[in-house]
Amino acid sequence: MGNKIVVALGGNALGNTVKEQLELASVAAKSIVDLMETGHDIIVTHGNGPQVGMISKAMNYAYEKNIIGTELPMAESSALSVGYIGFHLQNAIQNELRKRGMNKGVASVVTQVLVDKEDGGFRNPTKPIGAFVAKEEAQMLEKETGYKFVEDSGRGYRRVIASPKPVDIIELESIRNLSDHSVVIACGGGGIPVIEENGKLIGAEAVIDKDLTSALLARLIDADVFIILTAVEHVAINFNQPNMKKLEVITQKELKTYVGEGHFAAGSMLPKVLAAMDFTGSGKNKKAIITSLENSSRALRENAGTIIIS
Ligand SMILES: Nc1ncnc2c1ncn2[C@@H]1O[C@H](COP(=O)(O)OP(=O)(O)O)[C@@H](O)[C@H]1O
Ligand SMILES: NC(=O)OP(=O)(O)O
Repeated sequence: MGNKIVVALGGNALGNTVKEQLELASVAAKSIVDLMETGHDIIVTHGNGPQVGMISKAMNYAYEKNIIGTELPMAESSALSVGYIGFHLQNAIQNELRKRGMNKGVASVVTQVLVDKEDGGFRNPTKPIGAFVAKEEAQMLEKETGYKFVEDSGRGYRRVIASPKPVDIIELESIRNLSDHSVVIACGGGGIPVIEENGKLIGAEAVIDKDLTSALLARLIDADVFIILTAVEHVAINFNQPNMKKLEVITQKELKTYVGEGHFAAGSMLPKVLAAMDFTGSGKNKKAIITSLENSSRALRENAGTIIIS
């Protein structure tokens, strides 16, 4: 039983096709095994925005065209995405371990995450999922499907759906026990959202932000380090502006000021920054890192990327 690191992989950092995802999973696997070699127990979490959007769109199209006989609710779409991504990560990490002559188990835990059925997120969709489309296509799709679209960080328009906050991780003890012996992939897609009704857990029509769930997991499991891997090496203020400035080592308090000034986009960088602050605020000597997939083990060894300290 060692000290624990929770590593969160962005859904967008895993590409858009099977081939891209396999290749990027093998890049992630190298970083994950490098991190293992620092002597920590590793728990990998991951996003599913592009993947759950693709699955939901394909299944609903197939249902409308009578190709399949059932609609697929969002909780079940998330479950499919988690199996798809979990398989690629297990496969890539296991192959990387074998290449280095290391022997360790790698296992995925399909994770249910409790949300509050009264959470305001159910009434105000904010979570971008699926592919990026041009404005005209977004307007057409809004009319055709009734989905809501928003602009996402200068990269195009995406469908948005409800994203309530994570309250509790149902499989927490299983994840904790498994992580003493194996690399664990858990809380995929932010976990499958479930609400509680009359003592029963029921899948909800939402996608939870994986950065917020990962921070909750890192807190509950008492991790030392929480690493969020995404497509950019640094968090920036004045993002995409001529006066953009990369953030390096920064205290939680300084970061809070920048949050107040509106430097981080909702649905993309803001949840990562809030998740990092949530974790570093949970105890002394907690460190959160936001950086790119390629940079992760360097970030831990050399303070590269954006490092948030208590
Ligand atoms: N202030 C900022 N600093 C850096 N990146 C930002 C900022 N605001 C928005 N972004 C965008 O947020 C993206 C990361 O969010 P997203 O793609 O949703 O994450 P994920 O990797 O979890 O899928 C970056 O690639 C960048 O385009
Ligand atoms: N569920 C989730 O937060 O996915 P992304 O990381 O892909 O946005």
